[in-house]
Amino acid sequence: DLLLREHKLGEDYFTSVQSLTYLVTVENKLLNLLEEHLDFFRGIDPEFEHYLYGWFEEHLTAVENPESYVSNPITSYQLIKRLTVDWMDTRSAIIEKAPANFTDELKKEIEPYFPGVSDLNGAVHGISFLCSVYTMSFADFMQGRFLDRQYNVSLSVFDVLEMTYVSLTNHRIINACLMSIELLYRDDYPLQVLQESIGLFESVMNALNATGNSKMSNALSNLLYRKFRKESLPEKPERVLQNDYIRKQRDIMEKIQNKEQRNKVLEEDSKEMVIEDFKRFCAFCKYPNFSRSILNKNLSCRYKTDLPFLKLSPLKMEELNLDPLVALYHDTISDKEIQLLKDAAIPQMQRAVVVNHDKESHQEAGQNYSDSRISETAWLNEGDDPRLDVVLDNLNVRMAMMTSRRIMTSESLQVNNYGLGGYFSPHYDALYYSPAFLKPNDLDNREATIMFYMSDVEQGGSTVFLDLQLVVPPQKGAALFWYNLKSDRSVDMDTLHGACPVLVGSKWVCNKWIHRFADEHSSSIPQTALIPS
Ligand SMILES: O=C(O)CCC(=O)C(=O)O
Ligand SMILES: [Fe+2]
Repeated sequence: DLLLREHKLGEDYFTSVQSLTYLVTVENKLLNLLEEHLDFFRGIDPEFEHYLYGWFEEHLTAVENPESYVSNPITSYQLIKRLTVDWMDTRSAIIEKAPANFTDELKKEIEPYFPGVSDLNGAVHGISFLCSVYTMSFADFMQGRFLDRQYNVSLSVFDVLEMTYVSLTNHRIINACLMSIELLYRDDYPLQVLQESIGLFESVMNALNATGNSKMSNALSNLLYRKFRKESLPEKPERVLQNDYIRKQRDIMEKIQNKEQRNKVLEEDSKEMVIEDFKRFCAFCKYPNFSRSILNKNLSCRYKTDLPFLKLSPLKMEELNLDPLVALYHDTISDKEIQLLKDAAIPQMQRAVVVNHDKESHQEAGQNYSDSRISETAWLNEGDDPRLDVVLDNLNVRMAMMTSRRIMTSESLQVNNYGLGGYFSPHYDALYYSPAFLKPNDLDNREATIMFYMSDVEQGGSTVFLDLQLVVPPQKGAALFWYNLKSDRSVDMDTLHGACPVLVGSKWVCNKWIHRFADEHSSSIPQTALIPS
């Protein structure tokens, strides 16, 4: 019997790939229950039986490898859709006639674990977000073509109709329009499907007109007219191909390669700046080869051997930037250790929050859910489990060896798993970076960050340092180190960084935020760390 996790009211599944894998279990339970009563349903509706077989077949693909199934945004969305809108339709068709023991078990054991509307909204928004950050046309996306790779999955006409509806009801009207247009350019379905959805297209056109997009509305209406008259459609509008987005990103890339231009970009007012930052962030996510570390000949890779223990087991250090220092240490955590950390984290994972830096009222600065960070986190403390403690102790020693400094105060280890289109928009790890916050001797700020990559990511998910023009793709087992503060403990404003949206894969990282290093000499670092194996 498969275990269901505790599902708290209002909790979302789409915010981590780890949670999404639970939905495969939920679907499994539902299908098992339906199968138990198959004789009954067979008797009342042969069409339903046919539908059920199709569903079983798709579910078999999902159970083969649940994590990989939900690591792909298309199949992940389809799973959520099956358990929300599709299930609501099915349910209303059968629930009246269903036997009491079926209904009882359904309501008590299965439906409380179902995803909700916020999951469907989150999935659709995640997909639109992926398309815009990576400048993929929706036409390519729905056929399973993500950047240069073709996946053996695709969105059906009904999937896209639902996405259009969801986008419209969430006031993402341009997205709804782009999706509608792409539907019209498909010809793998009977015209009747469109005729039945005419109300949806009318609503999209009304919403476009109401928001001053009458040109797009007219274009959509024209295409619909031609489609219904079975006339051939004109070439797709440029906007739909999204070539203009790609061109804009290239322009920005050229600008920031050129120092004078870059300073001009930096001089713009702060609101523009935020948008500009985000565009630069997207450009680096899409074009990781623009990373400057690739060109910098002053950087080196070397064995770090400056402590006695490291003479036996050197750390493999790769410099990525010199001022401020950003270094990647390879093979710092083993697969076994990673598994232990994940096992300890999974039962405690909760949707990630961000610290709210409200300029007016620092006192009220709180923690909030935010669309700028789609992931789930857990904090791991010592003392809960002796096997975990061994790993945490060893990581602490290894981190001291990376820095050659003993760690005095730090936060617990934070484990993080990203969701569908999950990312973290550009931010500073240092907590107090606005001028009003700069206390000269603030010992409580996050002096340094060490982040362990606990997985590879098939596509997307790189860490980007915007001002250092540095892109770091996740590498399982490696640890990224950098200082957030300068030697006078002021925040190093060059450390602005973010995590690119995960396109395909499940991205796991864990963060250690070091507040203060000990003043003593490095010889006080314990020398008993186990070599990761
Ligand atoms: O996941 C990443 O690549 C970066 C995460 C990060 O910056 C953070 O958690 O503060
Ligand atoms: Fe960060």
